[in-house]
Amino acid sequence: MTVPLLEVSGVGKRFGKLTVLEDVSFSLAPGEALGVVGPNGAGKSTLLNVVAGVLPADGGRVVLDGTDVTRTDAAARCRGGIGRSYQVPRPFGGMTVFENALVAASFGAGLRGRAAADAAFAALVTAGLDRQADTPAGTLRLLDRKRLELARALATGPRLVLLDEIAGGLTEAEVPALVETVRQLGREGVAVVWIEHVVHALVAVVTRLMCLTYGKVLAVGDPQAVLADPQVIEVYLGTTMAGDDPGLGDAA
Ligand SMILES: Nc1ncnc2c1ncn2[C@@H]1O[C@H](COP(=O)(O)OP(=O)(O)OP(=O)(O)O)[C@@H](O)[C@H]1O
Repeated sequence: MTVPLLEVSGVGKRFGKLTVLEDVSFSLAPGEALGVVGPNGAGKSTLLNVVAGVLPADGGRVVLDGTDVTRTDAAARCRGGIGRSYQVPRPFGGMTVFENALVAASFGAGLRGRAAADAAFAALVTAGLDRQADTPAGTLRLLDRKRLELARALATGPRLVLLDEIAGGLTEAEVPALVETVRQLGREGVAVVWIEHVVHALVAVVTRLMCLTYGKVLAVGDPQAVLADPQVIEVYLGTTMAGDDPGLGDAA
C-alpha cells in the first residue's frame, strides 16, 4: 500500500471563541492534486496555514510522509517538502524575479551557491517566468505575480505545494496557461492542494475535490460528484451563482 504523502486527521483550529476548523481529515497521495472549495470564511486558508505550520493546530495531527509534523514550525515543514503560495502575492518588489526565487531556494530549501541558483531557475522555468528572470518583481502584471508566487513555492523543492487562489483576478484568457502549469507539477510528481473559487480551473486539474463549510468537511471525492452534491450546491455554488461569478464554465 502506498504511504500517503500527507495525512490530516481530526484537525481543529480556534481563534478565541471562533471555531474555524473542526475535525478536518483528508489524505493525499504523492503527486495527487486535491481542490478545496467553500464559501468565504469557511476556513480554507486557515487549513493551508495549519498544514504549512504557519498556524499551530489546536487538535488533531498533520503527518507528512509518515512523520508527525504537527508540532514542527513552518520553516521545518518547508525543508520537509511543503511549499506554500499566498492568496495575495507578496514578492520582494525591489528584487528581480530570479532573486525572489533565489531567496526561496536559499532560506526555504536551505540551498547554497550553485545549487540554490539552479533550483531557483528551474522553478522559474516550471512557472513560465524564466524569460523575465531579470525583471524587477515590483513591475510584474498580476498573472506573472501569481506565477512568481508559484515559482517561490517551487524553488523550495517541495513534494507538496499549497496554492491559495492563484487564479483569482486573472482574465479568462490567462487561466488556461496557469492551469497547464499546475498540471505540470503533477507530471513532475509534486502533490498539490489548491484552494480556488475559479472552479473550472480547479476541476481541469484536480482528481479530488473537498468542500469546506463552517470549518467542516461537507463533501470530498470525485470533483463532478462533489459539485453535483445538493448540500454543496446549497452552501457554496448556490450562493456564488446568486452573487459572484464562480467561474464554473462547463464544470457543473
Ligand atoms: N488570524 C486570525 N484571527 C482571527 N480570526 C481569523 C484569523 N484568520 C482567519 N480568521 C477568521 O477565520 C475564518 C476563516 O477564515 P479563512 O481565511 O480561513 O477562510 P477562507 O475559507 O479562506 O475564506 P476566503 O474564501 O474568503 O479566503 C474567518 O471568519 C476569518 O475571519
